Amino acid sequence: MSEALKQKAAAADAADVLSSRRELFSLDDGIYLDGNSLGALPAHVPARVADVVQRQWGELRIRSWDESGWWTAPERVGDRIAPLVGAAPGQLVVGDSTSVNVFKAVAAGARLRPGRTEIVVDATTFPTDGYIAASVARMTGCTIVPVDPGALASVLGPATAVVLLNHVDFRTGRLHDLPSLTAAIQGAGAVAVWDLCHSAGALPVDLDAHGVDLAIGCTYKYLNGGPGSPAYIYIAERHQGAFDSPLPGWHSHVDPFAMAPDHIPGQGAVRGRVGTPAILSLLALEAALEVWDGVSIDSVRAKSLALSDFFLECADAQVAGGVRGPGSRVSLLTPVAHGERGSQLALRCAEAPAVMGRLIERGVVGDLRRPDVLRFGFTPLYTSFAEVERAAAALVEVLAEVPRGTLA
Ligand SMILES: Cc1ncc(COP(=O)(O)O)c(C=O)c1O
Ligand SMILES: Nc1c(O)cccc1C(=O)C[C@H](N)C(=O)O
Repeated sequence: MSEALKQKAAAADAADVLSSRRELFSLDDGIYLDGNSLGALPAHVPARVADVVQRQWGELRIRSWDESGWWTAPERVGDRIAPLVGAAPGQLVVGDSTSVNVFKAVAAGARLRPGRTEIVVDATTFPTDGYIAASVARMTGCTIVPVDPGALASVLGPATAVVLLNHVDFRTGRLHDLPSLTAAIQGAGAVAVWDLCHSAGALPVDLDAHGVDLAIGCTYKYLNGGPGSPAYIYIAERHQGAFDSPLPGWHSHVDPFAMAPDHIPGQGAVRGRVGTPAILSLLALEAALEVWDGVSIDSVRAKSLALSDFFLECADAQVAGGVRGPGSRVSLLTPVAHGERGSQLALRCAEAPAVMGRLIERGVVGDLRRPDVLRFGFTPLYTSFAEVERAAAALVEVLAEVPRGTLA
């Protein structure tokens, strides 16, 4: 790789306002470009989890529901995530998996539009969203309408109850236009549900400003909550009174310890709760979120775009034919335009399994989406420009090493 690119990386790292955040993470000499699947471990989290286990659970035991704030943790952690997705307090609650929250949002969204019979889902959705939406459709007698988000207007109509869209496509890294799509959905009288898994913590979402109805997202990618950390649901304040959860567990009851036979929902985001939360994971997430203190999401977005632009520049300079030119072994699936790109790059390559295997052997960890997509995620809190330069150089070397037609 050219000396000029190394110097450019060094200058960009020196000017990076987020560079000191990296020290907050437990990392090694490898280059980790998979934080869009599982974020890295913030270094202070193990000691905090040990305290939760040893003191809160081990010593305080049942008293911790009050004294350690376990009971209110779902709303408290939701309020901690809220500024990262542009939401005022009181609209996010954390608990359960992303899949379960997709179910809550789509089913409750359909209940907000009785008499309507169609649930629209983006055709390239992450599979779990599609599976769950299809199940809601079977339960409610609705029909699933798959759509390319670019053609959404063509399927919206008086029958549309709910539209479930991914803000950033998990495979290609394409960013969908949340403001205009939300407006179109609402113009048809339907409920807009956004999956923020690949955008929260990577770019501004501005849920309140764009009037989103419902949203869900995981916390183990850019939010670094750890494997299986609980997901969140956003219920816009104006919908909370009518939000009729399909999973009205006792933690969403107005008075859970009344142990009453009938479910009377509490007021506010608490309606998104179900049953006992996974406290250890929830509190690990709460600790992990401290790495965001004082960070502006605009600076994260600016660095994310700069990192991915720089990767393309380095790869283009070295890969025969570039990653955008005709005849190249790799082709870019991610749109180049900033307004259409999330925080990952996806490269199509016939030998992707072999290429990613060799990259991982060299300590450059991205991931493979079968059969032929190489994904590289850029996590501005802990990825440096120097790493991006080295990762692109490793890709160039590996492509030179792996003959065409190599499958693994
Ligand atoms: C867009 C999207 N939705 C949902 C999920 C996963 O859902 P769950 O956390 O329930 O496994 C993922 C990633 O695994 C995802 O990328
Ligand atoms: N959620 C995951 C899991 O349980 C195991 C392995 C990977 C994941 C992921 O998050 C994958 C990720 N959502 C993707 O975009 O492919």
